Amino acid sequence: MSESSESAEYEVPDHVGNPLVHLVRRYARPYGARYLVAIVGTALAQIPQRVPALVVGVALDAILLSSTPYSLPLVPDGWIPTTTEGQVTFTIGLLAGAFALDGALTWLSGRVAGTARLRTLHDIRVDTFDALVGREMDFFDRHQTGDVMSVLNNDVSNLDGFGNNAVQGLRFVTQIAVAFAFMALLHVRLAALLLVLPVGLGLLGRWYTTRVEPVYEDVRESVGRINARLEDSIDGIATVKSFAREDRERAAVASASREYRDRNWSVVRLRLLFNYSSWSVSSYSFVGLFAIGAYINLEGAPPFLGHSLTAGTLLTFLLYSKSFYGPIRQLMLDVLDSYENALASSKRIVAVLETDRQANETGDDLRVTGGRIEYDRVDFGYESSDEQQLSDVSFTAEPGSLVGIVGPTGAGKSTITKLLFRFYEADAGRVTVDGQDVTDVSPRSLREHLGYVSQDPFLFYGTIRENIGYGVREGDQREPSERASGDSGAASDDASDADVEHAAKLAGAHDFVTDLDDGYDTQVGERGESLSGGQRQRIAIARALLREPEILVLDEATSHVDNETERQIQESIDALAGERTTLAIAHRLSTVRNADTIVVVDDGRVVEQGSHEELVERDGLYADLWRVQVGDTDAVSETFLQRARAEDRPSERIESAIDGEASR
Ligand SMILES: Nc1ncnc2c1ncn2[C@@H]1O[C@H](COP(=O)(O)OP(=O)(O)OP(=O)(O)O)[C@@H](O)[C@H]1O
Repeated sequence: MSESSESAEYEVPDHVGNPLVHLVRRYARPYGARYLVAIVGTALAQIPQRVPALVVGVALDAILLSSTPYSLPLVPDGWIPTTTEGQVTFTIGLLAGAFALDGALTWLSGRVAGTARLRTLHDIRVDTFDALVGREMDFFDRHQTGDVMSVLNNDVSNLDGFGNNAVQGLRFVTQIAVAFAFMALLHVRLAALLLVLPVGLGLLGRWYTTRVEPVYEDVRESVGRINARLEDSIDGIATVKSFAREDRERAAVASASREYRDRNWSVVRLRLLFNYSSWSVSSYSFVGLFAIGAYINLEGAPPFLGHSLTAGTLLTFLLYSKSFYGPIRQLMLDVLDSYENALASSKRIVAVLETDRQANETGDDLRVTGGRIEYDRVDFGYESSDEQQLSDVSFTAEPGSLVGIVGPTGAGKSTITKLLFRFYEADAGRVTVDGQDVTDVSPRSLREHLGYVSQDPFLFYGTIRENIGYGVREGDQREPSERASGDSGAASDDASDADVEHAAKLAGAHDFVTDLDDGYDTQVGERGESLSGGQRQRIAIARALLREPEILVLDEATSHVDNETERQIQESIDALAGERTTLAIAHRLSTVRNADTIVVVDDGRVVEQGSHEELVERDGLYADLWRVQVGDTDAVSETFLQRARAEDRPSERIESAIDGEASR
């Protein structure tokens, strides 16, 4: 995958504007009431939080220094006791009451904000997954799994981090506002003088964010790359080990990790610089405030600062300044930092959410009457490839017939079947099922009628029963009540045990499954590694048969099985073929020898078609392929041999044909 295609893929559409705001609007709105309670609760909690510093200052002046009468802003003097004991009790009551109220409001808003945040993220994660699986196959051709996974994991987690910090940020903003209001009540001019500092810190913060934003985007990109790298190495672990290339993988992971480290280091350096400068501003301003306050207290205020300052008020100012500068710095550092990080992540999430996805539901429902498949002058080229993979492909599979598709490696056989599933759409020509163009029907209804077994079948982590049951059509799923009282405790969520076993028998899987200790409840590894290739293939065939598709596509479904199993599967397929149209891609020509029609594909074109006998008689490419497979290498044509010589790695049999030709 090229760098440019990767970044282009995560581009935010123009109409979106700020992607983070877009996500908040779309996903936080349903929980608006909760967020409102959280915001109001957090804001209100700041009032009792600021009370202790104010009360302590007043009590210091009035009770301990006896320098001024006990008087609190906004509290009528009539409420304040006149005796010293009464004032001490009043002070204790105010402090305890303020802490209790603060605790209750903070707990309430934290709880409400927490549930709202988690629900919002859950919705984003599920929708992003939904959008990802709905993407065209092209998207998955261009992206590595690890990179795609990092959108779901890291990017959504970054939003979570920001959600957390946003609540903190709100707390900081109200904390600063309330501290200011209280300071203004005590000494408005000194409070105004202190405003210079948040403005300075704000400018510093702005500088920081403009610097750090592009670096965060780089970091996000390298997270995607490192995930893709790790996924690749672990996924291909058997290949890594069999080639003893652990060192190469280590080097590749180390290189991706180094890139991540270096880019992250740029963030750390910027953070440190900002942290240190903002810390200096706030710390030295604390010293400055003490100096100014002490001067006013001792010498009296200069005219521009208005009235003087008591020791208690200076103490209150110093305590507030701590709850004032600290949050400003943290607001700039943590909140803006996580904002920048979340902004970079939200770009990728929104790009996934907002770009066109294949609409599974739109289009007519496919109505299968017999299962006649027709390819009519189909041209096709993959988006990521400069070449055309199929040219003028035409053939017909009559209802209930078995059509074999054969041809050299890379000829375009699998590509032909992918167009039937509408994984990709033809550039020209039509693929129809019972006269309906596959591009006119909804992909979901199309695929409901198709069964597919790939060359390398994927088994999901779970039991054999679950893996076979996965094939059930959506409308045929058992009712939840049936599942709860399921015939066996480990029954598949999707299909009845009887259906699973029936499909397994048809696929020739039942015998080996019942020989396993846990039978149908045997767990298969993440990629079904605990089973042999042939066993996996038979489970995949059972899965495809379970949905009783009207059309079955077998992409070299018998490539991993031994002759005896192939014969068994062959019998099932032959038996089933009368009921359903089957397209079978085969390298082993014996598999499709009995097919009604064999379509021979070469370099993206249909070069021959007919029955086995007709094609052998015709003495073209199929006849040569057949001769090579049955070991009749002497009879292989000169054209075929010339072509095989030009290939990089002809098969052993073709080599022997070439050798035979040399000695002739
Ligand atoms: N997703 C893709 N993107 C780009 N090119 C592709 C893609 N899939 C296949 N191709 C190319 O299309 C051509 C046909 O591939 P296809 O898999 O259809 O061949 P095949 O006949 O099924 O081969 P084989 O017998 O080896 O499975 C090949 O040149 C292949 O490299």
